[in-house]
Amino acid sequence: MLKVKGLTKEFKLSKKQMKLEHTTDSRKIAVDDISFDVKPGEIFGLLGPNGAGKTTALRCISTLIKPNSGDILVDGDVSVVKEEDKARSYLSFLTNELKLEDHFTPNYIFNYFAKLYGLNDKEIEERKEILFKKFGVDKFKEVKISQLSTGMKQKISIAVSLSHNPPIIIFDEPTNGLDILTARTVTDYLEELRNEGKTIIISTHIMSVASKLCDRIGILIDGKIRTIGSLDEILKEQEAIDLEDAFFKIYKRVKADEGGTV
Ligand SMILES: Nc1ncnc2c1ncn2[C@@H]1O[C@H](COP(=O)(O)OP(=O)(O)OP(=O)(O)O)[C@@H](O)[C@H]1O
Repeated sequence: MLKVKGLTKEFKLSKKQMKLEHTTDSRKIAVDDISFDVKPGEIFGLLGPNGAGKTTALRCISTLIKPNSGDILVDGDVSVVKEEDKARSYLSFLTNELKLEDHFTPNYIFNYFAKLYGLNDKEIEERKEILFKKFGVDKFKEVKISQLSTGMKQKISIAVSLSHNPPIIIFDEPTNGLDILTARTVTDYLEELRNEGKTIIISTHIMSVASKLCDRIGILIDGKIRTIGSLDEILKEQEAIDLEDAFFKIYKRVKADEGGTV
């Protein structure tokens, strides 16, 4: 179980960033008091447009950055903010942007990271066999990263991030930049992990990914969660025909409340 409580993250903008964002305010509230729970055996999706605060929220949850206020609890009462080392053993943060060193092999990289996660040699070999088989890395395990395709590198990143078999999986934009076959391998695997009882949070801006993959969805716009529910609940609440329709209804309302136009 993962509990996000009143999470807020603010950035201080440089003069250059203020100019780029066309603002005179040096404070940017990227995530604004968000709360939600994710249960074991559930995929929760944070759905939002570019700049909504999805990556910032996921980075706070995975201990990579500290929130200004709020907390995240894992396994009942382990605080991500106060006990980050302990919390880390429950979490895996996946991103397709993990940079793998060109001159190493998948085998070497997997062993290296799995050791850092505290696995012994036997555990490393067992996990590697399962994950390399799952992602089709087997045939390439002694080939240098520089010679592998983008899709294969992404699959290796995922295998490496899951080496310690954590109960909570956090995945920033799981299908971004992936070809259709690799994307399918990844979403199928997330479903398999859900069925094994893992607690999974993903971020996405792709409506079809949220609709098909997520058991519950939180719609994030300008740092705030505007609604949370299953697809059916959101469609009913918004009287919408599909998630895109529901999203635009919510988005227009948010912008109208701010006095702007869409
Ligand atoms: N380190 C930072 N310094 C200043 N502002 C930041 C920083 N990181 C993010 N932001 C700003 O916070 C807001 C939320 O960014 P974030 O990357 O979390 O959004 P996102 O929903 O993940 O969007 P995308 O899909 O484009 O990655 C944006 O306005 C972004 O410019």
